[in-house]
Amino acid sequence: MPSTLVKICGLSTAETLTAAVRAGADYVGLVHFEKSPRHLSLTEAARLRQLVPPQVKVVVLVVNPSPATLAEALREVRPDVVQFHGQETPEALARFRSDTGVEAWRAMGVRDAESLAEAARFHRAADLLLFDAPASGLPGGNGTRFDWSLLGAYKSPTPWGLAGGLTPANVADAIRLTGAPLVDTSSGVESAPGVKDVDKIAAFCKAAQSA
Ligand SMILES: O=C(O)c1ccccc1NCC(=O)[C@H](O)[C@H](O)COP(=O)(O)O
Repeated sequence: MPSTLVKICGLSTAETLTAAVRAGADYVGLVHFEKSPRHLSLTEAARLRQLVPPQVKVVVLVVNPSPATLAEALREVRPDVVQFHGQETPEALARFRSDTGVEAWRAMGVRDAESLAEAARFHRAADLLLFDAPASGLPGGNGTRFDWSLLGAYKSPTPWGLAGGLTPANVADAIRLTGAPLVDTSSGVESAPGVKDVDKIAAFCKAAQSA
């Protein structure tokens, strides 16, 4: 079975970004959302982007961005993926992909089995569905998990990933229970909101890669 892909999200310093790359992360996430403790201006995100080698993909996170912000993010940061965390519609995502050729991921808050049925609306519009806990304080990055057993028998024509409250201690169980092809963490590798911990990043990658 191929090993689970790993995304470390909400990186905001050169040291922690480099630690994620060194630990073998497949994706690194840069948050552009002013209310977040992990927010980066597009200039800061562009600077960090230059430290990422080609085998690691750069994901920029946005929440209901204006067309001008989205265009600027693509121009400045040149991400491989844009992860949408707001109320973006399937039509908007499909248009984004065909206009730009950049991958579009859609985060979906999972409350119950209905949430997975709702996600089906994005099957032809998104490159990947990221199942996360429902939004609480922030649209994402709250460190809370949902009932993973909802994904136990999940089959999807669209690639998908698991996020929400994943830590070095629980990620292996999460992978075993859900069969997630990709796992994503932010709060679980921090020492305080927005402060990434290089040892936790290494431990998370190791636990996910050996699950
Ligand atoms: O991290 C943020 O502050 C954030 C702000 C606005 C939208 C999304 C945000 N983060 C998303 C993620 O970091 C992850 O994709 C995911 O939600 C996992 O977060 P966590 O539960 O903290 O591991």
